[in-house]
Amino acid sequence: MNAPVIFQREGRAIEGEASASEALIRFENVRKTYTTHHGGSVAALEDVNLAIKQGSILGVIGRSGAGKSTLIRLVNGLEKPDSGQIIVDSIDISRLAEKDLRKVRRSIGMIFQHFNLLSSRTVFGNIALPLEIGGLRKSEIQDRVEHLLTLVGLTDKRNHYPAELSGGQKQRVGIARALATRPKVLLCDEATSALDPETTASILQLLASINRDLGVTILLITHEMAVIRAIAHEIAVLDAGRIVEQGDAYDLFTRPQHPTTLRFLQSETGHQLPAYLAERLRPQAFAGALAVLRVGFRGAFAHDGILSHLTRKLNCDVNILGGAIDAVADRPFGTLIIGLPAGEALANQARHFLSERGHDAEFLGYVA
Ligand SMILES: Nc1ncnc2c1ncn2[C@@H]1O[C@H](COP(=O)(O)OP(=O)(O)OP(=O)(O)O)[C@@H](O)[C@H]1O
Repeated sequence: MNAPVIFQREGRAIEGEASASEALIRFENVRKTYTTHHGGSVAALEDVNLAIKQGSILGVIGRSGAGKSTLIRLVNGLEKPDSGQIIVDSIDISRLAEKDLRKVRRSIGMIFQHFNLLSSRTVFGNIALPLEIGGLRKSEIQDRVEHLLTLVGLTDKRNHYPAELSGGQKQRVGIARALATRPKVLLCDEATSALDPETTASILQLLASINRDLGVTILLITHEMAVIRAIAHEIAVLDAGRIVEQGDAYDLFTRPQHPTTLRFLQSETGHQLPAYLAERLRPQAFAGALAVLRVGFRGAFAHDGILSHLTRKLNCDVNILGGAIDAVADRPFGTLIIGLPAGEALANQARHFLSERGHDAEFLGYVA
């Protein structure tokens, strides 16, 4: 079998590069298998190496069954690895006895797709629960819960029961409860997957502000690229139990390497050819054909007039056939599909011109 290809990116790569003092969470050569009811075994994670910097937001994306839940459950010791280490805040979680794990879990908060609130307790009661278990004085519990209610914008719902709340409000309660013990890490297990896009955006904004203002390190797993794009500083792509690509979020979005990453990105960034174009694309030139290029722009491209430069340089019209402009972590990037009334030689000249200026350009074929 071929060795797995891990696309480790230049610049702020996360594996190995975050020094031991910077990394709050580290996976070292982690392998996890499950034994099935029939006595077989399923490899959920293989050879996972990952470092999550203190104060950062790492998004792990993968399809169903890729191993995301297993990865997150290893961080708070709900699962034990077969081999390898999971170091959280300098402690090897995988070696701890249950009694010591309970202590460590107080520094690790977690939120869930289906919120996991106690239906018999009010909003206040749900948020107070971990503090009651921790044996805090009543007055301190009161103060902390009040503060958390303000933080998540639910002061007017303190006496409501979960059944009386919307999905977004329930997740706000979940977030407040997870933060009650003042954790260093917040684990988010598909935390917005049950919410509509608008509510998702508001929950992600809340998570971003918790990271920024409280310095809480966030590990978020999801199957949705839009979630990752909204808040992740760094991304790891998980495929069949292995991390196939990881690195800085902007680099990964604008220069994806692995086919799995590309598939996740296709609908996100205008990378995919519009259907009407894809159907008509031909590999060979023909009379009246346009040579089609896909151009990836990074940075403040909107202002630099690159396409008019290209028109002047090649002395031909540049047709915009498709594409999208977007941003990751407030840095703009975009993909444009352009058509040039030219043969492959001129298309290659255009490619050269664009790549000299730091833009990725790929020749795709010809359309009428
Ligand atoms: N308790 C278990 N017993 C046996 N196999 C398991 C168990 N939990 C997970 N698996 C298997 O391990 C693999 C990884 O599962 P995991 O739940 O971590 O993936 P996931 O990416 O979170 O998937 P999803 O998005 O569907 O939740 C899958 O093949 C799954 O069937």
